Amino acid sequence: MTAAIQVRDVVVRYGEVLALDGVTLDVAPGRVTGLIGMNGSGKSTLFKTIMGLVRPDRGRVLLEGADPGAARRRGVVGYVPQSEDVDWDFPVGVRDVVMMGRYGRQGLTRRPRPADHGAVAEALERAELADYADRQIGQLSGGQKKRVFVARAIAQGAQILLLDEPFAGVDKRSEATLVRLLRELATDGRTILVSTHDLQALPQLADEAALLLRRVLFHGPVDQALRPANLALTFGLDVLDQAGAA
Ligand SMILES: Nc1ncnc2c1ncn2[C@@H]1O[C@H](COP(=O)(O)OP(=O)(O)OP(=O)(O)O)[C@@H](O)[C@H]1O
Repeated sequence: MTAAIQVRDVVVRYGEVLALDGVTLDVAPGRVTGLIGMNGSGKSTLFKTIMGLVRPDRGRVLLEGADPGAARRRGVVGYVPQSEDVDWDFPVGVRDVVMMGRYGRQGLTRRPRPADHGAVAEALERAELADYADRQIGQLSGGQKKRVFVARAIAQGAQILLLDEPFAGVDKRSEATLVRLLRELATDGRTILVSTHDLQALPQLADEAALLLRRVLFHGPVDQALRPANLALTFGLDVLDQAGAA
C-alpha cells in the first residue's frame, strides 16, 4: 500500500542543534502509528516538518504525493497540538473551534453554510462532544480538550491526523475514549500518527510504532518496538523496568 506520509532523509537544524538527522519514514493509511521518543528526540520537529511549518535542511516530505504546504492548504492534514501550545483562556467555544476546520471552504467572508453546520454537528457527535458544544474550551477535561481538536480535523475532512502527546494530563477513561475514536478513524481509512510517552497504552492504541532519536531507530509492529533492546536504544536502559519488559 502506498504511504500517505513519506519522509525521506530529512535533516533539520536549529542553529547548532541537530534536531532531525536523516529521518526516513513511511506512514500507511488505515492504521494508527505511534511515534515514540524521549524529550528532545525530535517528535515535534518531525510533526512541524510533516505539516510544512519547518523546512528541512535536507530531504523531503510528501503527503498523499503532494508538497506539505499545498496539502495543508487543501486541508489534507489535521493537527492536534500539545496542550501547552494552546491558549485555553481564549474566549472561544467548542463549536467555534470545530468550525475553524471549515474555514478553508468558506472563502473570505467565513460565513458558515448549512453544509458547514452539518459537518460540525457530525464531528461533535463523533467525538462525543455534542453536549459540550457551547462550552468555553478552557472548561473541559484534558481528554475532552484533545477531542475538540480531533473533531476540528474531522470537520475539516483531514485524511491525515497528527497528534502530539495527546495522552499527557488525560485520565485513563478519557484516554480510552480517545483511543477508540482514533482507531475508528483509522478503520475509515485515515492515516493517524500519534506521538506518545505512554508505552503502556501503545498496544491498545497503535498497529505499529516508529522509535525516534533524531532518526528512526525502528519501525514495525508494536510488540517488536517494545522489545527491551529497542527501548534501551530509544530511551536508555532505565525504561526497561517501567515498561515491564525485562
Ligand atoms: N525553535 C527551536 N529553536 C532551537 N532549538 C529547538 C527549537 N525547537 C526545538 N529545538 C530543539 O530541537 C530538539 C528537538 O526538539 P523537539 O521539540 O522536536 O523534540 P520532542 O521530541 O518533541 O520533545 P518533547 O517530547 O520534549 O516535546 C531539542 O534539542 C530542542 O531543544
